[in-house]
Amino acid sequence: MTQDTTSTDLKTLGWSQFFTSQLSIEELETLTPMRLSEVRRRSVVALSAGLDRLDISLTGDHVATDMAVGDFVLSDGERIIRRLDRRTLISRRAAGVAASAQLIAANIDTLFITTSCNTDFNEARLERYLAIAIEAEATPVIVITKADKPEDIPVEAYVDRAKAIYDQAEVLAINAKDPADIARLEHYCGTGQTLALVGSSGVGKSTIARGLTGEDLDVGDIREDDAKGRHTTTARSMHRMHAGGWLIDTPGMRELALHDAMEGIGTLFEDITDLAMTCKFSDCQHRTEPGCAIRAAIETGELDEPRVERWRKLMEEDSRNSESISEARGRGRKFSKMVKQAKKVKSVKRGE
Ligand SMILES: Nc1nc2c(ncn2[C@@H]2O[C@H](COP(=O)(O)OP(=O)(O)OP(=O)(O)O)[C@@H](O)[C@H]2O)c(=O)[nH]1
Ligand SMILES: [Zn+2]
Repeated sequence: MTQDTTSTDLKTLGWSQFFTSQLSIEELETLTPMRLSEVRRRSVVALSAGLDRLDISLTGDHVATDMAVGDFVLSDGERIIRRLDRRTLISRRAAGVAASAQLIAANIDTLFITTSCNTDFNEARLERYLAIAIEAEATPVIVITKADKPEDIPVEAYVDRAKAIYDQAEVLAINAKDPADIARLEHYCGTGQTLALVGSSGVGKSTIARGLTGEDLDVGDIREDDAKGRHTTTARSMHRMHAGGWLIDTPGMRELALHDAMEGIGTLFEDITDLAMTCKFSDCQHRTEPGCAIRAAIETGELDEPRVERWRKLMEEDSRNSESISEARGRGRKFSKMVKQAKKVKSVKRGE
């Protein structure tokens, strides 16, 4: 295979100069770049430039918790030698007390933030997803479905509301069931591009995915029967789109919670963040403090008060969800100390 065809085929996989630049000459000559299309508990499925699928067991240095669908790895044909740095990463907080990030998808170029021309449309929800996309360094595109049957206000009014949230994001109103409208999304779905969809249940993510790939995607865990009995395997997660790119649809991708997105929130609400730095007190809560630049801007009409409230809520949500493991433990200790003290007070009162 000549170098030329290799790079062309790798481009199909989503490879770019960003990844080439991470390789040493020796790695370039001896190892094969592959992209992970499935991550299971103890193994992964990797796609080669020729789109052959290879099942690789995870051993030794590599564990599934460090691998995400969409990752690029270098393989010797049997094992993973190393994972390459990611261009973008979407993760979520794993459930449970021990706060840890669970990797959802890597190297996504575009995130379709999906809502509909009805009561699902909600500024706060869109801002949350925008902050996630900006934080992950993926390009956010707001896709408003059900433009064929808008409720309450005209389609254009929904589009204007979406544009007012973040002027950097493209906004597209579509009928997800109409192939001509699906074609309008294909600008983000061409060869080399990787896409993911987020949005609440029922907004049309499956419909869009079907339009772009021709497949009915199963995002949840699927149960399978085999000789050893029933077990759960994860559905295939990376799907080729008609336009040549890849759609990543992993469990956990569609409804993401916000965490560790301070930079994303900062970019989305840049005007508010900048202004907050000029408040008289550095720990200003922007409520009743004297010299509060945010309150002053609300008074003059420069800032929209509901938007400031949403910013405050997102910041609170982010810091709540971003609490580190040590903080969570510290909180546990603090709480048990409080309980002990309360018990002491009680027993003193009872004269014990
Ligand atoms: N008229 C119209 N119906 C749509 C449109 N998009 C989706 N629908 C319908 O809305 C319903 C829900 O669409 P889905 O694609 O299943 O929504 P989803 O976001 O995948 O939902 P979950 O799988 O629950 O997350 C289906 O009956 C679709 O046919 C649209 O643009 N116009
Ligand atoms: Zn203030």
